[in-house]
Amino acid sequence: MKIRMLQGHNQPPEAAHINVVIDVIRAFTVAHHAFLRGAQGIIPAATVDEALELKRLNPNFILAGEIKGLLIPGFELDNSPARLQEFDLQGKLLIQKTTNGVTAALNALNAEHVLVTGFSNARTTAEIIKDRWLRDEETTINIIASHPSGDDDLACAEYIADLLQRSDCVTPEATIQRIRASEAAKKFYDNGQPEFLEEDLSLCTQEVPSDFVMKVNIRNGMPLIEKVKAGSIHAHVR
Ligand SMILES: O=C(O)[C@H](CS(=O)(=O)O)OP(=O)(O)O
Ligand SMILES: [Mg+2]
Repeated sequence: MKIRMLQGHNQPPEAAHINVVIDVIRAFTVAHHAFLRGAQGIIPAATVDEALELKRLNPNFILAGEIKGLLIPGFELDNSPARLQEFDLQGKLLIQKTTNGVTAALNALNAEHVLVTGFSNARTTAEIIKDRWLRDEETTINIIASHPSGDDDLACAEYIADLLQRSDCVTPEATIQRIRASEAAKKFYDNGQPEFLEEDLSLCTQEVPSDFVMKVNIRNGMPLIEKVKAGSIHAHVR
C-alpha cells in the first residue's frame, strides 16, 4: 500500500485507487450523523446556486451547509452536528454545501473508490478499507485533510494512516487532543460566538461505532454520498 498525505480542498490529487477525504470540523461529522439519523444520501454541491437549484427541482431534498461557518439563507440546516439531532432525516436526501469538506470531495473524484469521513467514523472507514480494498502493496491511497492549514483534519488523516498501516503509533486520545487544539476548533470555545456550539466539538471528537462507510458514487452523472455497509461494498462499486 502506498499512502499519500495531502492537505487542502482546491487541488485535485494525483490519481489513486482510493481517495479518503477528511473533514472533522464539521462537514463529514454532520454527514455521518445524518446517515445515523436515517438519511438516504447526500448530494455534495459546489456552489450555493447549484444547491438552491437542486432544491427548486426537488423540494423534498434538505439543504445543509455553511458559509463562514454560518447558516446559508434559504437552507434548512447549518453545519452543526448538534442541531442536526433535532431533525428527522429518515429516508431524506440532503444537499450539502460547505467550505472545506464538500469542496475537497468534489475535487477528489478521480479514484476508483472515494470515501469521506470525520473522526467519528474514521476507525470504521480504515477497517473497511483494509478488509475490502487493500488488494496488494501497489494499492495507492490519497488521504486528504480538507482544511488547508488546520490540524483537525491532518490529525484525523494521520490516525487513519496509522490504522491502515497497523503501526499503532497514533492513539485516538492524541488525535482528539489535536482536534480540540486546532485553529478551526477555537470558535466553539468562544463565548462571544454563541452560534458555534461547544457540543459540536464533542460530537466531532466522539467515535461512533457504525457498520458503514460514506462512499461517493456517481449516480445519473452526479456525485452522491451513500452509506455503504461493509458486506455490500462490491454491489456499490463505481
Ligand atoms: O462550518 C465549518 O465547520 C467549516 C467552516 S469553518 O472553516 O469552520 O468556518 O466548514 P467545513 O467544510 O465543514 O470545514
Ligand atoms: Mg472542516
